[in-house]
Amino acid sequence: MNSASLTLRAFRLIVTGGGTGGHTYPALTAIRTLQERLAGEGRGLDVLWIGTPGGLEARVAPAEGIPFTTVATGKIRRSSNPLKMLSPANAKDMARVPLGVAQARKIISDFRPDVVLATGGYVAVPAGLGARLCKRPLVLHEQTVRLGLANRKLAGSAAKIAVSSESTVPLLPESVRGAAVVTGNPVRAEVLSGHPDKAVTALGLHGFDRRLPTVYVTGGAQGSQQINEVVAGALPWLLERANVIHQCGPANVEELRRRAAGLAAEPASRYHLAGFMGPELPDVLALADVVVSRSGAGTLAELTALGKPAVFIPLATSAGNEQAHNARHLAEAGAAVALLGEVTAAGLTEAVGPLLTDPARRNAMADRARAHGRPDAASRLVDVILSAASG
Ligand SMILES: CC(=O)N[C@H]1[C@@H](OP(=O)(O)OP(=O)(O)OC[C@H]2O[C@@H](n3ccc(=O)[nH]c3=O)[C@H](O)[C@@H]2O)O[C@H](CO)[C@@H](O)[C@@H]1O
Repeated sequence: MNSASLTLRAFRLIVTGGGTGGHTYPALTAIRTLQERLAGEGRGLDVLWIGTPGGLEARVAPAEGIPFTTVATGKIRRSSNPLKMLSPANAKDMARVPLGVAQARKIISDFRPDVVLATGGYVAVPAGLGARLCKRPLVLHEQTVRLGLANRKLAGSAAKIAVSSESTVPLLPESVRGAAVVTGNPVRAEVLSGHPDKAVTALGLHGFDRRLPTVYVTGGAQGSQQINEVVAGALPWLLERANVIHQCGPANVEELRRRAAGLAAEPASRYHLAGFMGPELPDVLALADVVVSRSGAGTLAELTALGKPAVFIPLATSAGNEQAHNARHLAEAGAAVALLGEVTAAGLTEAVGPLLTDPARRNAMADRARAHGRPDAASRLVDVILSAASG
């Protein structure tokens, strides 16, 4: 083989991770960015995604034309009570992991990837262990400050551990710290290039009053019962001052529509309910003046890259109270407002009110949020993938 054919050989990547958006979208963004980088060098990318049949990745990968396969995996139901962690359901699921490892090993040895990239979620464990058995370089990407369960299991086998924040490095076991590289959390390029008018057309927001600010409420892919409850309580107050787009989770649309049925026609025309935001998400974010949201790492990366004033209502049960930590971190920098503990409709209106009435305050918060954004995270993660392949 001469050197020209060597440089033109397609790069082979296996990606594994998913379950939620927080693990799925960084993987997707890494694939797209690597593909672009390689194309610029006249080189192709052969990629295969190992996921779970029920995770978001099972919809996202095929929709993007990315070859997709699944392996058996075990979901661990977390509990503060160690005895509950030993539940029959957990034991049964954990027994599936060895089968998943065997399946992943076969897939990886057949595919012969240059690198395996794991972005977290249950499926990353068998696939990451398969990479080690096949002696392929394993790159982990961690979105949150503390390593998630899957990445903790895999850290000792990783060639590189890409992390989203400097504050993660000292929290890593000393034995793996040398493998850490701070990249940030990749954000899909389209999320950063939305247009407000397109949101109005796509969602039919013709009753919105464009002289008023727009609030975008989001509870994550499944929606959040807690946020839905608080926003439903504050809705009449909010609609006197703003247009509201409320992403409430596919299963909750009917109930919230019933609850909003009592609104007068005029405020009701400034309220838009949606189960899930698909391709219109970037335009909705572009239209939003204030965001009310969970504080998952993916959403945070997006809102800071865009520079959006936000009121966070963290998921209290997130592992290690991670979402509360995320929200507090930005609030301390004046880059967001964090509502911790019990949240009421009155608490929400108190937090949102000053942002609705004072554009200068919104702008100042937006600037501080932007200072925490890392728009180059995808490119840095691609650097790590390429260096792991050559190392
Ligand atoms: C319950 C749970 O375990 N949450 C974790 C999960 O977050 P989870 O995946 O729930 O939330 P994230 O904020 O990380 O990501 C959500 C992603 O879905 C997108 N989106 C959301 C709603 C919608 O309608 N359309 C849409 O596209 C968002 O823009 C974002 O890209 O992984 C994150 C990253 O490891 C962690 O920080 C979270 O603590």
